[in-house]
Amino acid sequence: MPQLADYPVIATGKVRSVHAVDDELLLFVASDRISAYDHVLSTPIPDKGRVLTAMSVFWFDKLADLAPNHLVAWDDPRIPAEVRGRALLVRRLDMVQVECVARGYLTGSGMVEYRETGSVCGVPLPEGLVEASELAEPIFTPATKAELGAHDENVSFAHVESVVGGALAEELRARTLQVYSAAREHARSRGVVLADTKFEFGVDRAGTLVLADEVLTPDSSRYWPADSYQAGRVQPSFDKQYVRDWLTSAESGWDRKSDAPPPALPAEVVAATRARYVEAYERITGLSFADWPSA
Ligand SMILES: C[C@H](c1ccccc1)n1cc(-c2ncnc(N)c2C#N)cn1
Repeated sequence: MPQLADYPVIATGKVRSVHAVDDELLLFVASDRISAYDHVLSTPIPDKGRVLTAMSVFWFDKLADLAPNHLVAWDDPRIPAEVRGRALLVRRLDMVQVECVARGYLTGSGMVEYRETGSVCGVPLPEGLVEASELAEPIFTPATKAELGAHDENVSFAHVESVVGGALAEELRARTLQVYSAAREHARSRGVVLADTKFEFGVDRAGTLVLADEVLTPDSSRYWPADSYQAGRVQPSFDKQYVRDWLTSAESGWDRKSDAPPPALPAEVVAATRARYVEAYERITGLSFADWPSA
């Protein structure tokens, strides 16, 4: 049985990494680390990596007719036992260097840009929109990947065309909006608002556009509880609100405006957050997390 150390790291992020298995295959690994307020917290959330991996697998399968994806296997002898359930065997692609974001609601960096310019990524929006307003149609708001730790930078469609060419830019936009719309409809039927999401695509040797990375996880998307949705205020995050509320409460003793790293999370916040990840998975998929493989 292989060890994770046998597979050289080819990319690392705040909470995930990609390792080389052979010329054709990579291992995409999700950790139990959680980030909040642009800090990776010192306290892991048990099973977060497994829940997010299980969610990607669900969505890859559900959306396979709309978009080919890079998934090869999630339970395979080439996957080291130590990461079983939170690692995916995927095929190596030529990654497109554009963060493909779809937004059905106005929040985050989109809201900041709208307040300043009345548009997002050069897409003009109606006047009078407020925090968390639902958009009449979802919009493609691409970004260029920032260095580790910095925020991605929103760019225009024309910029994407200049980077990848007109045809591929159009295909990225069309596929991003199509997959987001299908996922959003399914999530809404399960009582969850999929406000926005970020896709990463690659191109295979046949020149086919392939959905890569993680897809439609709470780390790559904003999920809000539908029953508390109300435009005009910042919505509670389905999965991270307990962490955010504790970190900004007097009890944590932390000042998020300081450079101090956030304190460790209390056990009850960890347990409640783990439960929210499992709840998100079970509500979205209708499956039991207990059936998902583990180390
Ligand atoms: C941006 C992302 C990343 C992930 C995790 C941590 C830091 C960066 N990444 C994806 C690949 C990649 N390369 C070739 N083929 C693929 N199928 C994939 C995937 N997924 C390399 N890096």
